[in-house]
Amino acid sequence: MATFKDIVNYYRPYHTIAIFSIAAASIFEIVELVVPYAIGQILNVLSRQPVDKPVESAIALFAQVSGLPQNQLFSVGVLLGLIFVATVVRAPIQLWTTWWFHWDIALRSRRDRARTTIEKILTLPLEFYDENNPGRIAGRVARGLENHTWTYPEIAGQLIPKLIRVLGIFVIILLIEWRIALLFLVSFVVILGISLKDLKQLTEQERKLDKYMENTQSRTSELVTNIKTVKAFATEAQELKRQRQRLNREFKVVEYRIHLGYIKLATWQKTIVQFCVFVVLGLTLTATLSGEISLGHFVTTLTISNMAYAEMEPINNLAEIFARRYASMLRFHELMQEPTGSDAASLAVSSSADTYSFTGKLELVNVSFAYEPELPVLQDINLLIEPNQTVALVGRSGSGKSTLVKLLFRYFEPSSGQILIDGQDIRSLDVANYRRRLAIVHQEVDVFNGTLLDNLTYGNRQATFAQVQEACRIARVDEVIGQLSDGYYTVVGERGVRLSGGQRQRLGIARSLLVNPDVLIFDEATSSLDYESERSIQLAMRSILGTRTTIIIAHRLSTVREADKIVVLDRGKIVEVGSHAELLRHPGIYRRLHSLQETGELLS
Ligand SMILES: Nc1ncnc2c1ncn2[C@@H]1O[C@H](COP(=O)(O)OP(=O)(O)OP(=O)(O)O)[C@@H](O)[C@H]1O
Repeated sequence: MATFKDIVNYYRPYHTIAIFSIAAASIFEIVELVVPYAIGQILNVLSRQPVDKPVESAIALFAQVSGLPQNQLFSVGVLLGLIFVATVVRAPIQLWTTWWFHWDIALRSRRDRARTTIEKILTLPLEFYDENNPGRIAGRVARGLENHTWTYPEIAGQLIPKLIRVLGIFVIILLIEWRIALLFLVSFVVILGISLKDLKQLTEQERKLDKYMENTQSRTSELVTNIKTVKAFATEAQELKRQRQRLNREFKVVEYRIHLGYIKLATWQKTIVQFCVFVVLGLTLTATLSGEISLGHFVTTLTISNMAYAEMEPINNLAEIFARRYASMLRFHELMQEPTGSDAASLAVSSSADTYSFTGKLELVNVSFAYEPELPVLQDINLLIEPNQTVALVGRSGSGKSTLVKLLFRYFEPSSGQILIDGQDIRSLDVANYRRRLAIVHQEVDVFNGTLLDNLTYGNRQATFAQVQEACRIARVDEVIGQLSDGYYTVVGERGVRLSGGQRQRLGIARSLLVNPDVLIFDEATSSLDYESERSIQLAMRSILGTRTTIIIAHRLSTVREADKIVVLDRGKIVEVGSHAELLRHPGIYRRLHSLQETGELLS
């Protein structure tokens, strides 16, 4: 659970400079108060009333140093000089010692935290991405970073210095007339007390709103990702209705709970403030008329107490803005506190000396696994895969084929049993270096925005052009390249040429070959590729088989036939193992699946 402390810690690395700039900003706020005070004193000089003792001593000192006569003109000149320093000289110094640093801290923290956010995104466990869609995550990160960035200069550069200024004003009034100071103190405590109480309640509503907004955003992002399905099922109107309901729910909270709450709060505050201003005017006038305070002090007290009450509005606005952002800032920290996945690879770039090299012998010993403890997905799997062997994993949908591959990649760890590569438990190996010796061609091959060449060398930027050409030849990507106007430099992905499913798969194969893996895993596409593409992929596969350990999650019998070993999984257990011919010889799941496919039905 994230707290206020996490928000403060966001800026922690810059705390020394933060203390300096906040202190400077506060001092300047106090220095500004010199102006109404000096004007009050000028008024006393002009009306020939006595000035305050410290002012009188300062004027006498200046007269002595300069050798000028200490008359009315000289006294006004000294006070004017004071005003000059407190305004004209102060302005540029204030900017460079405060605002520069407030934004500097905000922007530096943003850069640092954006980097830690990316680190977090790269190391969160895969399950997190199964449960949270990209829109939700991106929205939470963007709102969190943005709100932290804007909040810092407002709090450090405005809210805190303004509160200190109000304190300074209180001290000055106290020195002039304690009764007015008392009224001032009581009114501020009352106003701030009410504000804090109400803001606390409003923050709760903001939290609710932030959650609602995240849900809406998440659904919008899903609509973008799944737009083909939405269009195909013609559910646009339904989706629109659903989103409209969500937006209305958000509106109700924001309008009738939050906005109304803030307006009620402001109404209270403004009325109290105006009442207090009026009472201060009455009290100061009475004190002046009875001769208790001078004309100069009357002007000073009235001006600075008006200044203080005028600060109430920005102070409240800032507190309100903070309250509005508070929830999304906390939600950002909740994301940052998500535990890193046990499958997370090190983010340090390893040198080539760290790389492993395996023969590709894999052994699964009594491996069991469950996503949810009560629902076993793999049970007691024992399997030996010799170097350069081709093993096909076959079984109904949900039988655990992909899960087995996830365990091989160490995305998850077996609940019991061991997976060994060349006799070493994969848990004892550095996860990133181990994974670099494996490669997988997914059913849906991801294409990054960039040139085809960038995509091909994604796993191995050091690959030479000759190696790229060779991999493309084996994976039959050269046929694709021949059809593209810019060849290897054709831009593909989001802003480029769209590749077909078959072309993507071949790109995926070439990309995997370029890392020269010891174990290649191929998740055959179930989608009905056209005959040409399917044939190309099969030819590509055929030229790879036997060159390294290959595991195929097979959906087509044609590929399965070529495998040295076929492993049939059923409900998380290995039920049959053998070659195509062996398995066909006796009745079992494989023979049944085979006959189903022969009659035109899919294998899985
Ligand atoms: N992240 C997950 N969390 C919880 N359960 C999961 C998760 N992924 C898969 N499962 C469950 O594990 C079981 C095995 O799924 P798996 O994807 O390994 O099967 P599969 O044989 O590869 O299926 P298919 O051929 O359809 O891809 C299924 O019951 C599935 O619902």
